[in-house]
Amino acid sequence: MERKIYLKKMVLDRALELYLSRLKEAGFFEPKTQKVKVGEAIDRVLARAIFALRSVPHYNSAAVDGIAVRSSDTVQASKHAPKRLNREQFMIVNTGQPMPEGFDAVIMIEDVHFLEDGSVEIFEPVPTFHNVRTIGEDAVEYDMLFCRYHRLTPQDLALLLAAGVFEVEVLKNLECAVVPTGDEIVDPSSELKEGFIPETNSVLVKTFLEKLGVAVRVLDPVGDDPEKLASTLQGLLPAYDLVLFIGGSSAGRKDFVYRALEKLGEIVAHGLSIRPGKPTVLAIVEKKPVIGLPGFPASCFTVLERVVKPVVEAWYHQSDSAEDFLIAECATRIFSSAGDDEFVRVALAKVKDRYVCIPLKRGAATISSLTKMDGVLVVPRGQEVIDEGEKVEVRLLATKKRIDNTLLFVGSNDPLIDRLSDLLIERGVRLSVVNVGSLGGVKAIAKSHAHLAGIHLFDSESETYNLPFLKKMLNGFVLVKFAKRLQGLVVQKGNPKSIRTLQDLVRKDVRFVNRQKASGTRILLDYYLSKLGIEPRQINGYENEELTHMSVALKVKRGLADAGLAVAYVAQLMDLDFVPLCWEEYDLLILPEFLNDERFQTIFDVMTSSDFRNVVFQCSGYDISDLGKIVEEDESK
Ligand SMILES: Nc1nc2c(c(=O)[nH]1)N[C@H]1C(S)=C(S)[C@@H](COP(=O)(O)OP(=O)(O)OC[C@H]3O[C@@H](n4cnc5c(N)ncnc54)[C@H](O)[C@@H]3O)O[C@H]1N2
Ligand code: MOO
Repeated sequence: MERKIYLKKMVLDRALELYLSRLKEAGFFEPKTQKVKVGEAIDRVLARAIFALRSVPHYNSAAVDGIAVRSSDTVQASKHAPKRLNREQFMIVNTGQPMPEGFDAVIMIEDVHFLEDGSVEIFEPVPTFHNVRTIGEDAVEYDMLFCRYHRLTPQDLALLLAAGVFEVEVLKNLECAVVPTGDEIVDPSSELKEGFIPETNSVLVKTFLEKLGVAVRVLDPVGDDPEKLASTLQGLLPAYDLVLFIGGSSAGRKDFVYRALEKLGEIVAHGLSIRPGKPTVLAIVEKKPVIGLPGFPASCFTVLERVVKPVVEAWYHQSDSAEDFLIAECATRIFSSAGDDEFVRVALAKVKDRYVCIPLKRGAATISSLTKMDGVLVVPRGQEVIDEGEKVEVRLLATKKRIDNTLLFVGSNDPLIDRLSDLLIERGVRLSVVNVGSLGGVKAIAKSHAHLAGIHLFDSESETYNLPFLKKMLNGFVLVKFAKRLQGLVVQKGNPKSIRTLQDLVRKDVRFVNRQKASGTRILLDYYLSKLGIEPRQINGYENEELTHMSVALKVKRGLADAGLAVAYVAQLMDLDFVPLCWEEYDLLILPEFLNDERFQTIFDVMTSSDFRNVVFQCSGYDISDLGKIVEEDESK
C-alpha cells in the first residue's frame, strides 16, 4: 500500500527566510504610510527621518534661580576675598527666564550674599554660560532627530513637540484578520457538549499581535468547508494586510485550510520541522501573507512567536527585538524526536548561584504550560536527548528579576501549597510549583535542582513516612513538618454503591481509578492491598492511571469511575462522598543551604501565620498540629 505523504516539513530558519524573501519580492514590505498627530504617535514607527523645525531651547535661559552676571566681572572672586557687584552688575533671574541682554552667566541664589545697600557679594569666579541653557542646547533647528523606522517612545514625543514637530509620517499599522476554523469550535461561554472545543486561540492571537502594534479583527469561526474558507479569504484580502487561519492546517480529512490556500495562491511551506507547530501553512495570496496556524494552543503560540512575529517585525522594519537568554542546568532528562527542533517550555529559578530549569507539560494542547513558563529551550533537530544536569541555553519570557525572585517548589503537589503561594506573593516571594512526584522531589533536592519539595513517601516496613526514604537517599537533610492529610476513597455523592472498605474494590460492579506508579498515593494503595491479600488484577480499573488527586476525583464526579484513592479535600471541593482510610504525612524537604535564606524565613512566617491557618481550617482532612517543626539530620553526625 502506498504510504500517504502527510506534509513536507521544512526547517524553520529556511522556511522563514524563504517566506520573508518571497513576501519582499511581492512588494509586501514596501512602506505604506500615514500622517498622525504627535500626541497620538506613541509606539508608531517613523516612515522617514525627522528634523527639528526649531531649536530647543529657542533662547538662552537661566538654568537656576539666582543672579545673572557677566562672567568677566567675577574673575577675582574668592572665599577669602569676596567680589562685590553693584546693582548694574547683576540682575535677579528665575529658572527658565530669558537671560537679560548683556549677561552671560548665572550664580545660584544660595551662593550670593545680599548686602543692605543693594549690592551683592560673590565667592567664586564663573565661566561664560555657567548655569545658562544656551539656544539649541538640546537640538538645533535642522538637526536630524530620528532616523526612519525609529519606534517612538514617550520621551521622543516630548522632544518632537519641543522641536516644533506636531505631525509625523509613520508606517501604517499592520491590519490583520484572524479566522478560527473547525466545526467543533464554539464560543467559550456557551454550554460545552462533548466533542466541542471552546474557542480560546483567537484571544491569544489577537492580544499577542496587538502588543506588537497590529490592529486585529477576529471573525466568527468558520466550519470545515473548503468553499466557505476560500470565500472568506477572498472577502478579507482587499481590506487586510495579513490573514491568519487557526486550525485545520494539517493534512487530515477535515483540514481544509491548506487546500483553500493552495487553490488561491502560492504555498511557500506546508509543515515545519518544529515541535510544537509542525502543521503550519505559509502562503502568499494576492501578494499578502496568509498563514495557517495549528489549532493546538502551544503549537499556535510557538508559530506566533517564531513565524508571525518576524513577519510583523519585517513590516515595521524592526529587526532587533530583544531576546534575552540565560544558561541553566536542566533538572530532568528530556527526550525529543531527532527530526524536529523542539521548543520546550520551562520553569526557571536561581538555586545555589546557578539557574535551573524544569520542563513543564510538553503536550501541544496545554495552555497551562504557556501560562506557567518562564522561558523556552530548544532541543535542536539531530539531538534526541538533553541529560539531567546538562547546561542549556534558555530564551527568557520572564524578567531576570522575577526569575531571581522565584523559589522552585517540586515534588508532589498539594492544594494547600497553591494557597500558600498565593499568600507569599503578598510578601514578595514567588513560588513556582512543578509536579514531579515525591521521589522526583527528593532527587531534585539531592541535586540542588529546587529550593523545596513536597513529599509523602510511605515506608511499608516501618509504616512511617518520609524519614526512612530520606535517610537512604540523602546525606543529611532538612525536613519541615507540614500537614497530615486524610487519605481515603472518593466515591459518588450519597455513596450509591455502598463502598465502605478497600475490599469493596474487588466487587464486579465497582470501577476504580488509580494514581500513576511511584506516586505516594499509589504506594500507599499497593501497601494496603498486599496487606489485605488483594491482587491488583482483581480490581476493575486498577490500570486506569491519573496524575493528580483532582483528576481522580473528577473521574468519579463525571461517573467514569466509582471510587479512587485521594485526599479528603478534593472530595469536599467536588462535593463527593469520602470513606477515610488513613492519615498520611505530607512534609517539606528543604535544600539545606536554603534554611538560612531570608526567603525561607518568609515562607516559614507565612506558613505559621493566622492567615494560612484560616485557609487550612476551611479545607477538610488536614491536621497541621506539627506544622513548622524542623527535623534536621546532619551528615557529619
Ligand atoms: N495523522 C496525524 N495527525 C496529526 C498530526 C500528524 O502528524 N499526523 N499532527 C498533529 C499536530 S502536531 C498538530 S499541532 C495538530 C494540529 O492540526 P491542525 O492545525 O489541523 O488543527 P486542528 O486539527 O484543527 O486542531 C487541533 C486541536 O486544536 C483545537 N483548536 C482548533 N482551533 C482552536 C481554537 N481557535 N481555539 C481552541 N482550540 C482550537 C481543535 O479543536 C483540536 O482539538 O494536528 C495533529 N494531528
Ligand atoms: O506540531 Mo504539533 O504542534 O507538535 O503538536
